[in-house]
Amino acid sequence: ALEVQLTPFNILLRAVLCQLQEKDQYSIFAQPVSIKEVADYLDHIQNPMDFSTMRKRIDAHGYRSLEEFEADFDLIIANCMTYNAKDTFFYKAAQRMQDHGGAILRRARREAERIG
Ligand SMILES: CC(=O)c1c[nH]c2ccccc12
Repeated sequence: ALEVQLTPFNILLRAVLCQLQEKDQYSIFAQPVSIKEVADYLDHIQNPMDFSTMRKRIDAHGYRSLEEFEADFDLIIANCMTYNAKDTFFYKAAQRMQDHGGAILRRARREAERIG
């Protein structure tokens, strides 16, 4: 069933995820990297992560803190910078996402403190 209990914290995480995905204009981080398309991906990346996986964990109340949420966001960035060479479109997109995400998450931390 689609009932997702909307706690203030849950609403905050969904809003932050939306803000982060707005900065992913080519939806590079929206879905898991396709193992069909990228056969050697799991040889290099032990813990794949993407925004759709984070969304499922939010809806399952799987984040107990903003720090846990941030750890998955950082994983998305780190995986991309590990698998892709520095001069690639993907690596550069991860750098920009890291910059944008930093500002978005700083604001979210203050909001999380406010709602307690
Ligand atoms: C986020 C990421 O690394 C990728 C997202 N789509 C891809 C396609 C081929 C190789 C890497 C990727």
